[in-house]
Amino acid sequence: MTDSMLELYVHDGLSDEEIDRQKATYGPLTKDVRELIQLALQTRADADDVARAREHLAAAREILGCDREDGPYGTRFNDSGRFRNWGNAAIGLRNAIAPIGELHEDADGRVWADIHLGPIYEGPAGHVHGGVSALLLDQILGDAARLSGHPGMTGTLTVRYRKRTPLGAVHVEAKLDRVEGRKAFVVGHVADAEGICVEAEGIFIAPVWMVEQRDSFAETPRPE
Ligand SMILES: CCCCCCCCCCCCCCCC(=O)SCCNC(=O)CCNC(=O)[C@H](O)C(C)(C)COP(=O)(O)OP(=O)(O)OC[C@H]1O[C@@H](n2cnc3c(N)ncnc32)[C@H](O)[C@@H]1OP(=O)(O)O
Repeated sequence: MTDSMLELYVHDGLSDEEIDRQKATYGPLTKDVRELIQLALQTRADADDVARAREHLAAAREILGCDREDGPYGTRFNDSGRFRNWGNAAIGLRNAIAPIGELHEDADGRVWADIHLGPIYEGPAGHVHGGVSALLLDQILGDAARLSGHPGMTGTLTVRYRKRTPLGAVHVEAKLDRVEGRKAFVVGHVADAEGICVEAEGIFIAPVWMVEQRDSFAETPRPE
């Protein structure tokens, strides 16, 4: 398990220019697909128009599928340390269902993101699915651990839903609390305009292979 996971951490040697080119090419595609996912939920088009749209989608699938990779994207690095986990379900640049866009880091180590959760993230009517809140927290707490120099896998994530989270604008933030050996303890929350909706504590544990990888980097890798 550990070895097969490590195989998905690939130093692929792409130039910075090539990474920028890929971002410019695939980022807008992801945005279009994200809008399409919401339209699949919200459209009132009649059966004929839906059939017509599906023909266009079939044509798009044919074009996009003619040259493709198999399997997960994994995590890729280049020589200048640029770090791409573009398939990540919470934040991946090429993942149309990933809700987190830009991640911010303050000088005091607080990591945060402002996110718009549209209707595709619904759980209770008009409100955010609890699993989506846990997804956001798992990611942002993990990022706070990683950006403070203590990357790890989620060992335990404790989530407390204090009040319902309305769909729409939410703020997610996290901060490293303390480190004990290979374990980083991180706290954070999801808030709406009225205050905290969901709070969490996470224990992120660096497996031995990750400690070895981490120590091979001069600086903490920054995802993009
Ligand atoms: C450049 C380098 C890489 C950079 C790049 C980084 C990428 C960073 C990921 C980014 C992406 C984020 C994405 C979101 C985060 C996921 O979604 S991660 C996915 C969900 N999590 C998992 O799948 C983890 C599955 N579990 C495991 O792999 C292993 O059980 C763990 C958690 C790594 C621990 O394994 P282990 O290292 O063998 O642990 P072990 O030696 O038994 O115990 C070590 C210590 O941890 C404690 N412990 C063990 N398990 C647990 C637990 N589940 N809960 C609490 N404590 C525990 C032990 O009691 C022990 O404590 P001490 O005795 O030292 O006080």
